[in-house]
Amino acid sequence: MIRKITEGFSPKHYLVELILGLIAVFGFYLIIAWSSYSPFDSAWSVSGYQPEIINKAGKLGAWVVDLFFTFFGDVGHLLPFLICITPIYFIRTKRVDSLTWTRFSLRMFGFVTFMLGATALCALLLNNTPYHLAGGVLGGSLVKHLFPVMGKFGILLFGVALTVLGFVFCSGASLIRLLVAFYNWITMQNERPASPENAQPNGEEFTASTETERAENETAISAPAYNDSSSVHISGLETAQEDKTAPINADMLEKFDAYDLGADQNLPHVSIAGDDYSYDDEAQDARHVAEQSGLRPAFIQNGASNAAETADMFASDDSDSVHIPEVKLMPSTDTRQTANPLSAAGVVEPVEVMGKIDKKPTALFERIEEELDDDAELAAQFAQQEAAREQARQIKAQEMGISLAESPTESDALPGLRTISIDQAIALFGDHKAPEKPTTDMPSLDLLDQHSSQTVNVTESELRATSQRIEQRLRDFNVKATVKDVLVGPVVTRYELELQPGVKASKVTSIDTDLARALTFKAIRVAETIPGKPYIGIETPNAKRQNVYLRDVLDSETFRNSTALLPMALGKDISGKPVVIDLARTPHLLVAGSTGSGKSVGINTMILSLLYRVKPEEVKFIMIDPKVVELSVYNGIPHLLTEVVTDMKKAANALRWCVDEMERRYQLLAKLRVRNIEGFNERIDAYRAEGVVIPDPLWKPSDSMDTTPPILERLNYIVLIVDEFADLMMVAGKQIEELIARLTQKARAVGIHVILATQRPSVDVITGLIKSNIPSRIAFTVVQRNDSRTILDQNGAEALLGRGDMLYLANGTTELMRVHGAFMTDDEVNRVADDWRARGKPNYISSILESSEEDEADNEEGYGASDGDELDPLFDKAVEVVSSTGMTSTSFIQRRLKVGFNRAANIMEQMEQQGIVSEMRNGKRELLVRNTSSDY
Ligand SMILES: Nc1ncnc2c1ncn2[C@@H]1O[C@H](COP(=O)(O)OP(=O)(O)OP(=O)(O)O)[C@@H](O)[C@H]1O
Repeated sequence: MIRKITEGFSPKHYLVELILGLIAVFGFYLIIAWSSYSPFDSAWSVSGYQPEIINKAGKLGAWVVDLFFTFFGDVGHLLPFLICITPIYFIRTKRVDSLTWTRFSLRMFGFVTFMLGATALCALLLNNTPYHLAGGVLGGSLVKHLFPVMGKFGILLFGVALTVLGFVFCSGASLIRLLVAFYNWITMQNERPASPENAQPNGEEFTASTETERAENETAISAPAYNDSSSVHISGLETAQEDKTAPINADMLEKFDAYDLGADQNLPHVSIAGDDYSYDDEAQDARHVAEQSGLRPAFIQNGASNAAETADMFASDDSDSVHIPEVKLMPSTDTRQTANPLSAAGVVEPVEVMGKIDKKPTALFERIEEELDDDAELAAQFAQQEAAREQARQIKAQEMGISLAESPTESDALPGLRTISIDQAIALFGDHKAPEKPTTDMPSLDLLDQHSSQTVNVTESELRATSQRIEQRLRDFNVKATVKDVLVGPVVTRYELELQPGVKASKVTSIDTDLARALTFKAIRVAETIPGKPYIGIETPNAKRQNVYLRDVLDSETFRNSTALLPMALGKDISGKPVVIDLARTPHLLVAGSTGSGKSVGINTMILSLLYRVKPEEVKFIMIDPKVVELSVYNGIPHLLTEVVTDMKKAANALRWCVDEMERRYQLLAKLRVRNIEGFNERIDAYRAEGVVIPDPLWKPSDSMDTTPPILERLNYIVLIVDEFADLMMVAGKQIEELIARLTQKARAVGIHVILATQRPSVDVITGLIKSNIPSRIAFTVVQRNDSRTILDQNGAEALLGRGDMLYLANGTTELMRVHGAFMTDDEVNRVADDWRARGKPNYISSILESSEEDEADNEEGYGASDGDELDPLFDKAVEVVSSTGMTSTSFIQRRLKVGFNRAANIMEQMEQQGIVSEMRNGKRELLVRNTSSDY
């Protein structure tokens, strides 16, 4: 975990930087003194005869430099430079943050060792005169004392060893790494063509090309120059704190205060307990269950402080016993949880489960015996609590108008227990009673859980090491590339590499699995292009992924300031920026991914973001959910045109209704001579502004009991969501495909948008026809490359990490955007749906789910389903109609022959089999013969 932001603003940080700055200035002063040094000046070891000081730095400068030369001889020349440069290096590389007393002492020790070795070597190897000791007093004394013992050769070896060791300790550089870097530099240098471009230092080359982008959102950290990677720019390390959208809550402030800079300098690896469930799903589940029941283990509330308790738990003390931390189960402080009937009634007393297990068995038994003695007391307490609970239930039941006594049928199977109806059970123990009518215009973000921000658990040196490993492994595969930028995101880190001229990006893509194995990553994804940069990207999973929460995304500037008509938040991109798309422009979306990859959570994210921005008068939903449990939570919200459809036969009717509605809307547009829904609504508004209204021009007296036509109103948008449309395809294959094709081809202009999701990314479900009409697609993780190609027409989804990790292909582009989907719990979805339910009731249109009269007639006649080889009795007539008019659409036949859609579609299929019309291409069929009716 990196705490750079908080450290960066601490007083200690400023103080250390100030001191280092002063030292650097002093070093600069000494450089001036060194450059104008004259042996004729009076100083520490000499007294000059001339009164005037020659040295530009005055008497002090002359004195200090002389001191250096006297004590350290020729090595003294280095000191002014070291004193000036070292602090600058520490400030620039932000190493101040990791400077502790231990590190400082270690480095000073290294420095002293280095000086000892270097002065000894100088004294031994360079010329000494009576007026000038090449190793100064220090080196001279060392050689003088050691010479009788070790001889010249011994001192030489000893001096070299001290110098090298001292350098390593002092600089913190790894000797082996330096050698490897040197080797790499030599080999790369040789293979690099001597172009003027390459002659430039890497850092400059990169800075020039991407300066503007980086200025916008990256915090570049200049690196120590140890190899080519020195020009690597790392950004995103401070994402968590930088994220202005991340809410700050009391918990965070507490942690911020409690954070001890001194103790935590070494980039602590402690994460906030319960924040990250990626590696602790069980704990998450346990917490969830506890929260559900209104009880919350104390350790969840205590967060990080519990780490210490946990450590204590496993450490045995003097008394040779293991302390189990006291765990209290207490009612949640979360006000929402008090909706629980028991806690609402105040019945749940804090139950303490405490224990101290002695390692010695006898002690344990003694404790058990003692506790058994207390049994009677416990039983009494339990009975008391039961009575209190029962009372609470009665109160609750009374409040909700349920009579528990009305249905006290004692269960035969479980004597002593009563059977109550499912509604009563839900009402009695349901988490949420119907909320009161909200006063705000739109749902509040407080309905969504707030989460403290998480931090990136990776250090700069780890990133540099991985960069080097990537370069090295690529070189093993004969790919010469240099890491230029590193972008640390919430879930993955992207290493952006510059390929040597002539190396194809596809070469890296083709070895991605081998590379992942060689680098020991679960999977890596190669982005062959990075918009705006001449690099390729290698995306590796972070050791610890952060969760992207829906509330954070909806609370972001991007979402709040979005001018989209139908804004849908997806999650955050690779650098942690919120991603919001406009369904009105998308205009239809295909979502696919293997089971458990996060599709349903993704669909819920889209629906919730719409529910946070659009009113029922503006947007209506039709939801089709073969899985029954995924979308039924939205039943009863005022945005629904019909209850969530779970029966696939009715779902086909709903699709047909959408097509009819589309046609009706087109006719309306034509009557008003406008081209799209925006134009239509503007026109209606303009009429209203003029104080006039117009009657519905499509109304027929037979349409309703009214004698006058209804007033033409603004059209609302309709979003059709199908979660698992493979099931729909199974019921009525071709016809569904055709209906979807028609909708996706034309419905955009009349404000009908389709979101199709499936967990079967195979070509028989995501057919060419469907794909060609839905250019915007989202792929969650899939099992194999083929599936990825089926969804996106390119590889990549097979290398995703699951749990909401997705690739988004926007309409009209070929570039994939990696997005980490936002997450929300079922409870959150329930709360938002409840909120809307409390605001108003839906006006269900019953005809949406009904089959048309013709269809029913067809079904009765037996034409609903495919009739095998037998031609439809109306087949000849249909051929005549088609060949004489040249019109080959199913709805045309439906209208002309006055048959239901199913039957018309069957006839069309029969005509295709007979070679009269072509198969459907891009939603159209071609007429293959003309005026052939007589043949049939
Ligand atoms: N954005 C996310 N962040 C974190 N975890 C997620 C995210 N999305 C999904 N998950 C995790 O993955 C699990 C499966 O998600 P989900 O039910 O949406 O998958 P699915 O693709 O719809 O599966 P299925 O097709 O079987 O219904 C969730 O229970 C959740 O734990």
